[in-house]
Amino acid sequence: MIIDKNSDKLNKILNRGELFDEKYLSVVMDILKDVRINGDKAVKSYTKKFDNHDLNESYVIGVDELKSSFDKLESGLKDSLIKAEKSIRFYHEKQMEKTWLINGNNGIVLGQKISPVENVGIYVPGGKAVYPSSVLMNSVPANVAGVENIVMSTPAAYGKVQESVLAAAYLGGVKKVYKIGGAQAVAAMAYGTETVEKVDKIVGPGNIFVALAKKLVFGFVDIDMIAGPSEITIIADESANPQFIAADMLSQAEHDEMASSVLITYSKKLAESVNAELKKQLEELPRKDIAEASLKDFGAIVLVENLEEAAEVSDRIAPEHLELCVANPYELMFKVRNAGAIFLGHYTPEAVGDYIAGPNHTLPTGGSARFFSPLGAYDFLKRSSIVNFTKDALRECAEDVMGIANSEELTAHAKSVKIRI
Ligand SMILES: NC(=O)c1ccc[n+]([C@@H]2O[C@H](COP(=O)([O-])OP(=O)(O)OC[C@H]3O[C@@H](n4cnc5c(N)ncnc54)[C@H](O)[C@@H]3O)[C@@H](O)[C@H]2O)c1
Ligand SMILES: N[C@H](CO)Cc1c[nH]c[nH+]1
Ligand SMILES: [Zn+2]
Repeated sequence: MIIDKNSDKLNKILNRGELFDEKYLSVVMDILKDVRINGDKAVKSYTKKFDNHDLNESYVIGVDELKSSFDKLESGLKDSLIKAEKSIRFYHEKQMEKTWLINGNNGIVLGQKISPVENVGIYVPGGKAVYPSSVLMNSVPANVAGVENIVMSTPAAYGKVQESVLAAAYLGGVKKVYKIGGAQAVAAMAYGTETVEKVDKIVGPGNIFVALAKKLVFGFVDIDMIAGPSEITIIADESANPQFIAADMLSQAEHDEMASSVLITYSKKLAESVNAELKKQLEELPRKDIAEASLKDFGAIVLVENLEEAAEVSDRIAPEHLELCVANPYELMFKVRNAGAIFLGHYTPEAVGDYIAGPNHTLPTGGSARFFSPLGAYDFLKRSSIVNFTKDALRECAEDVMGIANSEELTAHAKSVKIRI
């Protein structure tokens, strides 16, 4: 596990996105094409193959059933989901954009009108774990933005979706849940089938099949980002607690064999303690097999010279989650650029961000935090430019418009101005 910044293992972690693309892209392309051509028939056959159930008329769950799941949910979990919903809503309300107009005294009004996307499909993963938290993280911001129609797709292993997932969907204002998962669910929401309605935008995290499917349907529909297998990078100095760090690395490793967990430190002593602690904590983990496979392929403890170098290596990884377990995290925060979410200090485990802190846990992976941002209310908003000229204002700029139009040999453009002044 302990490597230096030039090792092949780090290169493998850095190129993880491309590695996955090469391996799975053609499988996903085939699924998308099949669903596009054959609709429900293809969706049914992939559901049978991957999730082991026959889709029948009950594969669309309506609001009444969502409400009854919410009503039935045991009170402890229900209260926690209600609390989580509140803090996610509070945080995302701060992200709302407003329509603005500038009334110039030259007879020109300019502005930007904000409207919510009308139909949104949220993908909620459900292959290796159950994610009521992801339901809230995706539906609440859409709800805050004023999306009219929020539908959801989630896999139902052996035909059953967990009550907590359906209850969270009710809390987040979801109108309809389709019991389908993977690339076939993304394809169904992007192209539409006899049963699944075509949406305008697909958001939400998922495994490599889901992430690649979203990438490929972009253009037919909008997507939020590539939010694939989970990742954590931790920068730590000698003030850090090795037990905390190992626990946080395992918290992401347990998601998926393709998840990645990296510690970067200049302290050899800390590196060795974390390595020993990882082995120990791994033994106690119910999801040991998944976490062990993930650490083997995409886990590392990288030794560097100092915190500046740690920030450089972290920026190359551009992790989904970055923890700064150092004595002065605020100083280090300004030295890093690329990370989906940054967690500061020794008492901010990434897991608080997964569930309750408020910011979104749907975050860019595979190095795409170089250019993508967390899912936010802004992802569900569109902007339209607003322009209003008076006759005098038009006269004022007529020569410029006509000159440029004529230079482009677009004389009808020029005429549309000339006939008005
Ligand atoms: N980046 C984020 O914001 C974020 C948030 C939450 C979870 N995650 C990640 O989401 C993922 C969840 O994965 P999951 O597997 O639990 O659920 P999932 O719902 O994403 O995937 C399950 C689906 O994958 C498809 N599938 C499985 N094997 C296949 C194969 N061989 N060929 C084609 N399709 C296949 C099936 O259709 C199945 O329904 C994890 O990687 C986790 O780390 C990421
Ligand atoms: N860590 C995941 C994002 O990579 C989100 C999540 C949901 N539940 C637990 N974790
Ligand atoms: Zn997690």
